[in-house]
Amino acid sequence: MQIGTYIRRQPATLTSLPAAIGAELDSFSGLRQTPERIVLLGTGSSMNALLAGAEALEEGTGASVIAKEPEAFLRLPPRASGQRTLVLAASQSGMSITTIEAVRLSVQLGFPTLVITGEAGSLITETGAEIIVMPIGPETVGPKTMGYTATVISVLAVAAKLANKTVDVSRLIAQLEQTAETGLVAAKDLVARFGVPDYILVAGQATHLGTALEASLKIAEISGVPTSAFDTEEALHGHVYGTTDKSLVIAIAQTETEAKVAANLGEALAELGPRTVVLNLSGYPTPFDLDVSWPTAPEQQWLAGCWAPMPLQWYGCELAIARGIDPDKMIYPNLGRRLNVRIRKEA
Ligand SMILES: N[C@@H]1[C@@H](O)[C@H](O)[C@@H](COP(=O)(O)O)O[C@@H]1O
Repeated sequence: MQIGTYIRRQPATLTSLPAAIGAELDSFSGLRQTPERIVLLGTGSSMNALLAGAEALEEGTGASVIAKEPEAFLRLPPRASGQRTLVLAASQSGMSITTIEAVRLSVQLGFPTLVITGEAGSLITETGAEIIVMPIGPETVGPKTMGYTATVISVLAVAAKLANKTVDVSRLIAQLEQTAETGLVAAKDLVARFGVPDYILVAGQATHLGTALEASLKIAEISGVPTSAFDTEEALHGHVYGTTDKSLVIAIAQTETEAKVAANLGEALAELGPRTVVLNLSGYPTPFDLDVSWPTAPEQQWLAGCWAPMPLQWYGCELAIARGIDPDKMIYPNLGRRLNVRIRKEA
C-alpha cells in the first residue's frame, strides 16, 4: 500500500514546509498589504484545505473571507471595489481545468492572485499569478493525503505572513509521527468495532469544517463508502437524522465546548442506534474519543487543521481493505478522466 508511505511522510513535510516556502512568501507583492477581502478559489481537496485556513486568514487580517468554486468564480467574479482584495487559489495538481481558467480571469481582472500548487511546471504556473510550489515531491497515488495537509500548512503560512506571525512546527516531528501511528491503530480499531458502516457523517467547525470535508471526501474516494460532511451546527440541526444503526457519525472537537456538544450528540444517538466517535483534539475527554496522540501546546492549536485528518486518512484505507479494494486507487480509477475535470499532462 503506497498511500501509507505518503500518510507517514506528512510529519516531515509539515514540519519543514513553513521554512521551505518562507522566502517565496516574503517575495510576493500580493502579500505586502493587508487585504480587506480574501477570495478562496479551488475545488475538491484544495478547497477543503483553503477552508481549513479560512478562519486563520480572517483572524489574522480582519478581512472578510469568501470561498468560491472555480465555476462560481467564472460565473460571478469578484467586482473591483475599494476593498483591497487577495485571491488565494490552490490546486495540488495544477491541472484542474476550471481552477486554471478562474485563476487566469483573476489575473486578467487585476486582482493580486496567489496560487498554492504541488506541481512545478503545471499549467496553473503559467497563468501570470504568483505561485508557491510546495516542495513536497511527487505523490503518485490517486487519493492525495500529503498534498492536502501540505496545502493546509501553506495556507496557514500565508495567514501568518499576512498577520506578521511565524509558523514554527519544526519541533513537532516526533509528536506528529505519534499522531500518524496512533491514528492508524485507531482506524483499525474503528473497523474492528463497527465494520463497514452504511454511511459516515463527519462534522466539524472552524478549521475542522475543512477537516470534515476532506475526511469525508477521502473516505469516499478511497473506500467507496457513502459519506458526507457538515458544519457541526448543520449536522445538529438536521443532517444526523439521516443516519441509521449501521451508520457512523464522526464529530471533530477542538475546544471543550465542542467536546461537550460531541459527547451529548454521541449519547443522544446511542439511544437511537447510530454510532458516534469523537476525533477529540481538545484535551477534554469524552467517552467517545478515538485514542489518538495529538500535539497539545495551546499556542499551536490554530494549526491543528494540518494534522487532524491523519487518523481519518488511515480510516479510508482500512475501510477499503475491509471491502477488498486497493486503497492506492480511487474507487472508480478513471472517473475523473470521464468527467473532464482535469487537463491531462498530454493535453
Ligand atoms: N478527484 C480529484 C480530487 O481529489 C481533487 O481534490 C480535485 C482538485 O484537484 P487539484 O487540487 O489538483 O486542483 O480534483 C479531482 O476532482
